[in-house]
Amino acid sequence: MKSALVIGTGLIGTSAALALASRGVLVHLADQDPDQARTAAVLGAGTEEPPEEPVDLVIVAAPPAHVAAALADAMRRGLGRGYLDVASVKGGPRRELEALGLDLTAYIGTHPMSGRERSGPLAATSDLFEGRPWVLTPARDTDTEVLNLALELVSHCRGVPVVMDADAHDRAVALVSHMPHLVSSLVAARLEHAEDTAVRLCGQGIRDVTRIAASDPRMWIDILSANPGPVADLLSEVADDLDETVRALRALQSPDEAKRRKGTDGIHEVLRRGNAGQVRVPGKHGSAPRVYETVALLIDDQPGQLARIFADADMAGVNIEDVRIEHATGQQAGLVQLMVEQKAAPGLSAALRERGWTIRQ
Ligand SMILES: NC(=O)c1ccc[n+]([C@@H]2O[C@H](COP(=O)([O-])OP(=O)(O)OC[C@H]3O[C@@H](n4cnc5c(N)ncnc54)[C@H](O)[C@@H]3O)[C@@H](O)[C@H]2O)c1
Ligand SMILES: O=C(O)C(=O)C[C@]1(C(=O)O)C=C[C@@H](O)C=C1
Repeated sequence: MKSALVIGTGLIGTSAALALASRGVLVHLADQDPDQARTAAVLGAGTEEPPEEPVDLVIVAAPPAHVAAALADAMRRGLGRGYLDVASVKGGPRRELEALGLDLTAYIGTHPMSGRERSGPLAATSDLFEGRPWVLTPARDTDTEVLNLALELVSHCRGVPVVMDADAHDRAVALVSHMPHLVSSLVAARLEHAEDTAVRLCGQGIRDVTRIAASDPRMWIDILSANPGPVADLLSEVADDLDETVRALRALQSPDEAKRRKGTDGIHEVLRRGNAGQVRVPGKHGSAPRVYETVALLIDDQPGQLARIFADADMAGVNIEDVRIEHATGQQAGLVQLMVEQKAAPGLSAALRERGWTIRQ
């Protein structure tokens, strides 16, 4: 990638621009608020000058409600070879673009699973995405070239690409991002009218639980409005757990010893389940990279090949953790390397071979 245009130079757009600029990519910066683009340029993220010719990749990093319109405008003006967005929800923006009747072969929806509770270019850092998952949601008709440009962006930002279906992504982030955000806000909300004498005692525990409650409500209204069903379902499960926890605590106040024992068991179960969930949270920034097995297959460079591979892997029940594509020079062929969990590799090779793919040993 030689050139890029970042539309929306806030926290995420400027962080990506800083990473690209530091790797020699010519980055053009645009924002509906020119002050934001100017600030990003001053920080060394690129130039405010508009591109004179189509850039390799247009990156839309505006709030979710503005993504489809910004992409549609950029596509109609032919500003790039490839287009992507980084919005925290993926199903809605794609459906909005489809409804506009645009050719989406040059578009891929993406989402870096990294951010901060602060907005704007001044909160940006070039290493924001290092070691963090960056979800790519190619569709059946996504051009291989565009997927490659997205992978190049993730690689320049030192993120870890994860390929997913857009709606599966939205259900997953409801669990690991959107519902936790609301729970954090609800915990922090208890402090709004609390006594100063209590608030003064805040230690690290509540700081950890409430950090993200400082985020911009306008952005989160956009995010939650685009994913309300899955978030409501999860929050309703949390509400049921809260009811049970309250019942267990009330039982602990009982003079009856048997009831108190039941209360202790109830609380123990809540804490045990918490431990069990917490150990499943993957190592964050800087954790050791996981070792994956590679399944390599040859493809001819036809539209839709990658989407079919992802669909076949999905049918085989295998999660693709990373993907790399090598093009054979001068030939309409390429080598796709799928990185998967070690134990899943033999089954995936067999399933893909059965579906007619040529597996390279
Ligand atoms: N904040 C996070 O933690 C995080 C993490 C991953 C992805 N995201 C996604 O990244 C996107 C940007 O989020 P952010 O945190 O950088 O927000 P931000 O508020 O820091 O920046 C958004 C920028 O977009 C600009 N903008 C708004 N509408 C625009 C339009 N129509 N055209 C051009 N520019 C426009 C704003 O002026 C602002 O500068 C959102 O879609 C968000 O869902 C956010
Ligand atoms: O670390 C934070 O501040 C974040 O909340 C980042 C976070 C997340 O929930 O993990 C928030 C929203 C984005 O869509 C992606 C990442």
